[in-house]
Amino acid sequence: MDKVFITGLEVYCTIGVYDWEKSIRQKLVLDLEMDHDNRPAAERDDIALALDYDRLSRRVTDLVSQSPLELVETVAERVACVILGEFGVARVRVRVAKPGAVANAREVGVEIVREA
Ligand SMILES: Nc1nc2c(c(=O)[nH]1)N=C([C@H](O)[C@@H](O)CO)CN2
Repeated sequence: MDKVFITGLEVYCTIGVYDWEKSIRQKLVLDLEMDHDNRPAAERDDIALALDYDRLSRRVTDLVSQSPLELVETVAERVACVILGEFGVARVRVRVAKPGAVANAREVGVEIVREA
């Protein structure tokens, strides 16, 4: 299956389980990979037939930046739910990384795969 992907999408949000995290904004980095048949868009050279990674990036950024949450797991599930539900995607991989959250680790986080 063809893919459309977005890597390194940086979103600032209120995220974390500790009290000190609830009054600040921290960076999450999202990698997204969606199943999509890219042939119709390529054949007609038509954005209307493509899975628009710009529109999708803006929707995900709005979603994540607006709701304070505790767990990166919740972020991943909500992002997957929106991509499946609003963009007609059958299968999505969502990776959410929280850089610098653990001393001596570059990134920590979760990755999920969800299907419609
Ligand atoms: N599986 C998870 N473990 C932890 C999370 C999380 O979201 N998922 N979050 C934290 C804290 O918020 C941490 O990131 C603060 O540095 C700890 N463990």
